[in-house]
Amino acid sequence: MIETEAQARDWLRELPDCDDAAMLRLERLVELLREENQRQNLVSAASLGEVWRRHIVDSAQLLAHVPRGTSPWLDLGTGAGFPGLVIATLRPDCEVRLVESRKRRIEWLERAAHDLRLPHVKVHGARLQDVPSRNAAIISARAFAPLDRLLELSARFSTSDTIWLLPKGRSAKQELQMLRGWHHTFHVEQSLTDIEAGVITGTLQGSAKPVRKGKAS
Ligand SMILES: C[S@@+](CC[C@H](N)C(=O)[O-])C[C@H]1O[C@@H](n2cnc3c(N)ncnc32)[C@H](O)[C@@H]1O
Repeated sequence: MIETEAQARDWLRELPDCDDAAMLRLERLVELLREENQRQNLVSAASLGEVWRRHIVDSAQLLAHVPRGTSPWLDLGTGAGFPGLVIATLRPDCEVRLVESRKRRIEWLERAAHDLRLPHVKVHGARLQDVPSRNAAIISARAFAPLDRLLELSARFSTSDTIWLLPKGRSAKQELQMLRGWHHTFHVEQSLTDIEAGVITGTLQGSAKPVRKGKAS
């Protein structure tokens, strides 16, 4: 379990995806986030004190479940940049599509991707409900919507091969147990950043019920 900022940075340096250039990009992302957080409330001030563990590693740990070269990656409700911007920072050749509906957060994501020189990042500045369907190889979402609602909103971007990566914090097991009406291979992986948290991962084979339209949150 990663408990300190020093452990978080050491863990990142051991990642196959984290060469010197990637580490510099991550340092820059953290610097930009600290600056932007003074202008808008992207993450809590308390979590900024543990930004490497709480946000960077919490995002980067998802890469362990995705073979290199898998693309495109769709991140839903990216907000401050997690996990999508961290993924793009560590795998700059991967096409990463970030979906975010709030104007100031869209502008932040566009500015950060430009500053970090990540040409394969595409920011979809819109409600997810209004984003045109296109198959994704990976779908991630952290703190976006309850699992059932999340699937209703985003199953249309998934094929039976799409890898879903859903950091769900301490509710992971319960949300998965409560899930009804979907054919899937989901299971919960232990989070590296919180002993009580989990990441729901697996594939979605389809729905056994009609899919509703509506708001994410
Ligand atoms: C709680 S924040 C989480 C942000 C980020 N994923 C993280 O873990 O730090 C949820 C984000 O989803 C965005 N959001 C909510 N509903 C959305 C929708 N229907 N379409 C696109 N973005 C949405 C919000 O604007 C917000 O930035």
